[in-house]
Amino acid sequence: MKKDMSIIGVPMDLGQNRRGVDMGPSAMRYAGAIERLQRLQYNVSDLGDIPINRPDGKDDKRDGNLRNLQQVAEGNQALAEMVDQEIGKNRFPLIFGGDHSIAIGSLSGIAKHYKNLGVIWYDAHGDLNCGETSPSGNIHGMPLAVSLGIGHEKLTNMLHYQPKVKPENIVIVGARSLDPGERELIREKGIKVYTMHEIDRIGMTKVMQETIDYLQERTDGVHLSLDLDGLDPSEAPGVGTPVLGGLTYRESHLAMEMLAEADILTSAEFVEVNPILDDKNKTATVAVGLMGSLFGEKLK
Ligand SMILES: NC(=[NH2+])NCCC[C@H](N)C(=O)O
Ligand SMILES: [Mn+2]
Ligand SMILES: [Mn+2]
Repeated sequence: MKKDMSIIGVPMDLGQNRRGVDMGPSAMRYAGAIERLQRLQYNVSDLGDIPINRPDGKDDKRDGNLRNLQQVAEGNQALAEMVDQEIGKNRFPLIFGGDHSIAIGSLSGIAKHYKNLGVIWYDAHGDLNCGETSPSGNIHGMPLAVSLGIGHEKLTNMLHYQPKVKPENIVIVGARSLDPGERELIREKGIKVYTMHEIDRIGMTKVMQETIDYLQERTDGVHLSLDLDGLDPSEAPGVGTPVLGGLTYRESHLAMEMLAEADILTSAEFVEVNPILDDKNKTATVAVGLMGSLFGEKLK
């Protein structure tokens, strides 16, 4: 993995309706993220946080069932530009959320640099909704669809190109809560999904080995988008949309270690850490531990 790394915080909480997830970047820094990566010999530069404008209070699903569309689009635009610039300097972007809507900006900035970007979506959810299919109007349930070019054009056309990602270059891991419209899209586009059912059946080792082999043969870069709600809420309670029956701490570390060993990642983000809903910063601490494994910590 690239040894020059840029950390970008995105204190975004407007893609959903539980306050507190905007403090995710601080919580992960407080849990020692920067020091941990520096100890692993990364040359880390912490670029601080992207400014997020507050909504005008009227909100607001004015724009086709998309809550806070304007501010979510603006924040993501700034993030996209920053990510694009850091990759241009040949640095590995590591992004701290914020709710999962920030993947719209990350992927816009990243995918410009790859013909065939692969994406690992580690999540309880598919985040494949659009205004028409979303049960909530929350944009954090939409970023993966947006990256495929599905959704409001203020989001899909960020940095003036689309789609960002091809459906066959996506692997979803940990899914256990998919809305009807999302299931349909998965079927229609043939997106590869490992639900908890498959993970229980074949085990995390095989799931990650298949994921790595699959992406290695078809992509020229891989982004990891890790939503902490992919883990079980007993181990990662500080998330806004917890779903029972999730991935364990151990399975998650195994997944990170296998990714480190395969050395296929070119960017990553950790999202949905909400310290207000957490238990003594446990979820941010878990996130930072996972970063340790992902970036090469070993016991021997
Ligand atoms: N990034 C997340 N936590 N997404 C949760 C999305 C939940 C639900 N599918 C929705 O569209 O509202
Ligand atoms: Mn989720
Ligand atoms: Mn998500």
